[in-house]
Amino acid sequence: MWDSLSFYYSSSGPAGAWTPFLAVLLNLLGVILALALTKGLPLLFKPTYDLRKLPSPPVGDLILGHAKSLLRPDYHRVILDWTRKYGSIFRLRILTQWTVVITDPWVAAQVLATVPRRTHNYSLVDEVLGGPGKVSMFGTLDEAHWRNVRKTTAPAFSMTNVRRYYGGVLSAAGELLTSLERHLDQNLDRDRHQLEAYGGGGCCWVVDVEAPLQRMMLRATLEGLFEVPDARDLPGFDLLAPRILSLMAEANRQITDPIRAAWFRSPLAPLMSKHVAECRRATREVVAFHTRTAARLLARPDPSPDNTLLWACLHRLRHPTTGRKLSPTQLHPEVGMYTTAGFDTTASTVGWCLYAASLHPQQQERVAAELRAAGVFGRGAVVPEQREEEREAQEARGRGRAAEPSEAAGGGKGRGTGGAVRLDPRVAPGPDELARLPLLNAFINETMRLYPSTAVSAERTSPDHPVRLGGLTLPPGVVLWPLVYGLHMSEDNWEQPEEFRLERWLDDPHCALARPTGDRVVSEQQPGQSRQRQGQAGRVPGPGPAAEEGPAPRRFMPFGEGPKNCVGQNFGITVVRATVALLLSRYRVALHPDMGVGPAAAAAAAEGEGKGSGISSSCNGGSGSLAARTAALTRVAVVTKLARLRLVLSRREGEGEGDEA
Ligand code: HEM
Repeated sequence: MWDSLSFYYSSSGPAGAWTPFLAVLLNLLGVILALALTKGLPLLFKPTYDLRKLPSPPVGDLILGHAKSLLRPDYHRVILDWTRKYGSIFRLRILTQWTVVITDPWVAAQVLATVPRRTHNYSLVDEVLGGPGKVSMFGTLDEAHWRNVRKTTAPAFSMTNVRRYYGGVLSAAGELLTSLERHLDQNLDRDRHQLEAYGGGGCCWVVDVEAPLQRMMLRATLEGLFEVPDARDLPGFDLLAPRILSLMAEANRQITDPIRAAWFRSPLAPLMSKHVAECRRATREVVAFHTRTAARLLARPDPSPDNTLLWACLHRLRHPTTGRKLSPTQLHPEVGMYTTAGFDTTASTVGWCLYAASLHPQQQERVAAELRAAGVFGRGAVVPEQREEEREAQEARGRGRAAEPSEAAGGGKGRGTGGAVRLDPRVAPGPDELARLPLLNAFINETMRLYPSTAVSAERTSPDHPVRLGGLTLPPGVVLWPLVYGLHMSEDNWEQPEEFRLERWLDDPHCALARPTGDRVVSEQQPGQSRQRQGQAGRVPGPGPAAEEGPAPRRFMPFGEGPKNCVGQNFGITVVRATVALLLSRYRVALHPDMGVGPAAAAAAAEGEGKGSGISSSCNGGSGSLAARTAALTRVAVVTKLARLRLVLSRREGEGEGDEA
């Protein structure tokens, strides 16, 4: 046998000198054929269960599948358009991965209550931010890891604890106010020509508000949640938010581009790409910051058992298998995840609130009137930072360092220079008072419905066995995507969803809950079939009594739903309420013409509000529509935000001014 083998691999074989090459080639072909048979055939004959029964938009590209249509910054609008055409459950193919998009609140609630496994996208984000293998409870695919951290840290977000964290929020808000007021000093008289268009009185000024907001929220998270005395003193604090945001942007690109993700991880990438090298440096800096924070928390004395503040919960976190206390290096992914989750979502939500306030000046005035009437952030709430500044200077002299103000990303430290203000916690409204303001909360809810900062979050992967869903049996390994944006904007769930209407929340306190309508509708429309004909579409049985007896399904879920919903929502919504109330009580906000959604669009929107006519509801909404212009400004990502937010602020004369007495 050996002889015949060597014959076919030697130049004395049937093809002469080519024999060995041909033999190798034939072997290779054999391997490829074997692989095709073992891997490909099962794929072809894999049971698809009821997947094929779901409608699907036309595939944009043979290889990319529907991903091709989603390669745009506002892809949530494309999916919304499909929802309108193909119903509340339909399927997409992203490369080779089947994804089921769900905008039916009952089925979405069923998925989030019963399917725990997140997709790899979550761990990808964690690893870009924290380094290879460094995943937090957010990104882990290990349920024991998730359960351990969630169970230990969830008590940290009780309302009792949020009241404790609130002092840190007010300190950070004082710096935001200082930085905005400084813009007034610098920009006074600039852009005065805009006054008439914006209907403001007195002086107004232009401000790029995202960076100061992000900085404020980062401080609120570190000083509030982790009880760090003054985050501005931490080495690397000034660059932390920009570094995290640039890494998040990279992670977002990798989510849509697997080749980029693979390349990013290769050892050659930082040598050949300046961008990758910068990302690696940013990751090192961010990790070093979080590790120092973790070390600071762990260095504190053992907390008493009744202490459930976040630092204490993290302090008592143990390794899920060894049961040992964690080192700072082991704890940094969780600290980093809480830091990032805490500031980016809240900053973008406040940004969207200011955007909505600019588009809907009448509603903005209603909220401002409510705040004025309730005396929220009124007289005495804002005080000069003078005495504190002096005290800090003394302390700094004591520590032998100069208390010099440093201009930081997003507006400067605001200490040691004139005009710095702070909020007096004795006079500022507390979390409970803010929660009781109907118009403020209706305004925030309506903004989070129309512009959720987690528009595309909450993806899950179906388990290793087939899953029953909405009366259908789906194969294992399918991505189940309860799309928050679709739930919030579907005409099946909301009347005139594109309209900004506070009354939804004022008239009906339960309006976020889905109204049960019997069987769930799964459209079996063919492409191009209109929504109006959906009534004749195939009805499939609903999720069944078990699911309907479960947690109340919501058509409003900015904080997700089920066991993996937002653990920090009490803190998040409190921070958002406090910041929106502070800003709208003191300033009248409008969009700068650079935003491309100027007074004309705002006026059209206001007119729409008046007439109840609404804004165009098609995917792009027509070239001039507000929806289209908003979509053009939107960057859909792990945290969905505006590409930029440039505002014109004018003081509410006599409404907040003069408090700094
Ligand atoms: C307005 C602000 C916020 C919004 C809109 C928001 C939204 C969300 C959503 C939708 C999820 C669920 C994702 C999923 O289903 O996979 C989530 C998860 C999470 N959020 Fe938030 N969030 C906000 C603020 C915060 C804050 C302030 C913190 C804490 C500091 C936080 C910490 C977390 C964590 C740790 C998770 C993962 C929970 C788990 O895996 O069990 N979030 N958030």
